[in-house]
Amino acid sequence: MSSFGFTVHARDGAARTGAITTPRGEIRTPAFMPVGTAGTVKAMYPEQVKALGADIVLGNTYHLMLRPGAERVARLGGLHRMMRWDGPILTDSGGFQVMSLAGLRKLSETGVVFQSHIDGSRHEMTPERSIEIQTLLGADIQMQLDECVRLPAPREEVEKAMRLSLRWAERCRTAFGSQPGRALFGIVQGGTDEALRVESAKDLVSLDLGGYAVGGLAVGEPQADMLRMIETVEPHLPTAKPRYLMGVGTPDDIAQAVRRGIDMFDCVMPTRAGRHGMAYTRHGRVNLKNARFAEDIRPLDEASSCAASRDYSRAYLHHLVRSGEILGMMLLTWSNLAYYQDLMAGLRAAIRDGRLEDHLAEIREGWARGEA
Ligand SMILES: CCCSCc1cc(N)cc2c(=O)[nH]c(N)nc12
Repeated sequence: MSSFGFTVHARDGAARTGAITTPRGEIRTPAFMPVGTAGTVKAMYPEQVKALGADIVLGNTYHLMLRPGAERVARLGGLHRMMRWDGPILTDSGGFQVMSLAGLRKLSETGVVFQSHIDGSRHEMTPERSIEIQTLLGADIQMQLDECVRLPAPREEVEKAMRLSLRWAERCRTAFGSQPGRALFGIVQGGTDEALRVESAKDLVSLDLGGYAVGGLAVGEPQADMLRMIETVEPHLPTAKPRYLMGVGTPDDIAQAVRRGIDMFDCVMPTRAGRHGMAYTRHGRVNLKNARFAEDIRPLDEASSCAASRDYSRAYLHHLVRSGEILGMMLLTWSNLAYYQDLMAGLRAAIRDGRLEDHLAEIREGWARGEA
């Protein structure tokens, strides 16, 4: 069983490119991690996700504990075997989804009691149960249970949640124990308060975890606030451990966060937008619902290595989206994930070659110029 590790291969300013090594393969960083909430990257075959260049996918403790159940997934051989994904999997701890999806929630020092949004059944999520579930699923990277506060919020509420998350991080570390080849990541909280962010980062780093996520962002705050919090936290995170910005983001969010030293990203945007007719391309966003595409024979991107982006006309995609055809969701999800992986590959190469600033100017010019 090889170990879990992280190596930085090159730097360009605060940006880094490198690789996370796991027994199930390496993760090239900066990395975008497609979200596979309920054990599937929606509308995609796992082989397609792998072929696009994704090294790792995400699963959700909250969804999988409710259906099909963590113990059942373990009896079925674990999440990797069930969904036929042989690369690394990161699972979120469930607290964020409980607070955003579940009914009748009661939060205490122990954990959170909640009602399933599926059938109303009662459940309790504690730091210990979250780690137990993530271990039953077989996750290679496990996230601490945390409390993420929606912004804007009163400082005392943010402070209380940040301190609770720190205590839960310690309990998660104890529950995680020793799992060779796997890592437990802490989650920095603190809203948009710089002092709280620094305290959270410093106390988490003292726990010597496998990596550090910046949470509590992409929850309604302006991009400038998000970037300011990254700049506040980054100097207090060890350079030799991966940094993961949770729930982020648009291509521009990702590019700006890579520039500030973030290594890992996840976001439902490319998959969710694809299901709703929106394409992300190097020319910016293209809304295929728009009637102006009804007879546009051009593909989304003739230079793309992805067949969905290169071989299908906008007119056909417009027709599929307007008709609510499943193939429309499939092709646009495929195309969007291909674009996101191409974006990450371009960022990695630019950092390696020491030309990140020029590359960022080029891609932002492409987005601004819009379609050819
Ligand atoms: C599969 C989804 C992973 S990211 C979900 C997420 C997204 C955002 N934006 C913030 C947080 C956070 O603060 N904590 C946790 N556990 N998760 C968060």
